[in-house]
Amino acid sequence: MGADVVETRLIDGKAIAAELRAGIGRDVAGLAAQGLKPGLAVVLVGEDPASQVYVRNKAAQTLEAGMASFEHKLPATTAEAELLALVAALNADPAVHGILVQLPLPGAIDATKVLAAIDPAKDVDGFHVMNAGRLAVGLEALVPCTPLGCILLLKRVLGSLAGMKAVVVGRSNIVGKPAAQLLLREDCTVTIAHSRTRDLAGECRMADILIAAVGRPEMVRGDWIKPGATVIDVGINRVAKPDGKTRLVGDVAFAEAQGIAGHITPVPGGVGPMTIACLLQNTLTAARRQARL
Ligand SMILES: NC(=O)C1=CN([C@@H]2O[C@H](COP(=O)(O)OP(=O)(O)OC[C@H]3O[C@@H](n4cnc5c(N)ncnc54)[C@H](OP(=O)(O)O)[C@@H]3O)[C@@H](O)[C@H]2O)C=CC1
Ligand SMILES: Nc1nc(=O)c2c([nH]1)NC[C@@H]1CN(c3ccc(C(=O)N[C@@H](CCC(=O)O)C(=O)O)cc3)C=[N+]21
Repeated sequence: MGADVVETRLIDGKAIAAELRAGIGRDVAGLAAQGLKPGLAVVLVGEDPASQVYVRNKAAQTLEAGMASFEHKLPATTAEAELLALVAALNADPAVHGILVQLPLPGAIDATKVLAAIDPAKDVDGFHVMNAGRLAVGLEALVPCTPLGCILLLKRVLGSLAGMKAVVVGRSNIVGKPAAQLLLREDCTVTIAHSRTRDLAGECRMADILIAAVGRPEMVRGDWIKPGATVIDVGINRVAKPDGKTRLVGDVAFAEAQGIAGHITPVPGGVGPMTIACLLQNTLTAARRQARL
């Protein structure tokens, strides 16, 4: 075996998320004495089966943490004006401290308009321009849950991230871009790669920290990974198995990464559960700020 062969360690997002939720539950219990019960409203438009699973998981974990959960399921035919009216009602509801409108929205609805209508103080997804801008200029903001979860996992494994070379593959507003902002805030040297990047494999090979948020099953191959690197796989891709059933795979060829990556998140059980834990954390933060605690 070559000198580069390492023992790859799994980053147990599921267990770390459960720990986080337990701590959030304790904080929520403490707030009850002050008469505050954080509330999260989740709005689902249409019947995307994957979204239904996430929404169900979110509601169950919200209740388990001692928070109030408000679920609004609207038909795929809902008019934009109707959705905007619901957002306005949630903005005005003092029992609702966090609002999440599940994406993607049906094509007839302008998602940008809907996200802009959410009160930035209740924008627990961190997708509002106000929060994205505040993050970019280094002000206190509600930070998107998935990238926040990635950073928490990285700090668990690596401690300080300062001076490390980080490569983020993907530049979406919900994962790639905010992930890059957070890595910069942790003093990493950050590269954002995307579909027009020249020599993507070569860019990835330079990364001490590699975040894959592409949405292409197992696109990142084992030989794209620098030996010993920490790999965070955000991708959630449902692929067909030979028996006709489906399974989830990430954006990284997990089996090939064994013996090369230093640490890697599995799919499922990696970033996904952290996303929900961070959503609860953001709801708690939003509730405290709204109550001026
Ligand atoms: N675990 C979790 O909690 C979450 C998981 N996800 C998952 O993460 C993945 C990414 O989600 P999201 O950011 O919303 O996806 P988007 O489709 O919005 O963005 C994908 C990004 O990947 C880039 N890309 C696409 N193809 C290639 C390629 N061949 N080479 C290099 N870059 C490429 C695109 O580049 P370009 O901009 O040039 O088109 C784009 O920037 C999905 O699998 C999604 O399901 C998402 C949210 C939460
Ligand atoms: N406004 C909005 N905010 C989001 O945060 C948002 C969204 N829209 N649309 C869809 C994506 C996707 N997403 C996930 C959340 C949890 C898991 C999750 O819990 N995954 C588990 C189980 C996955 C399974 O079994 O299906 C895991 O990876 O272990 C995955 C994906 C949030 N998203």
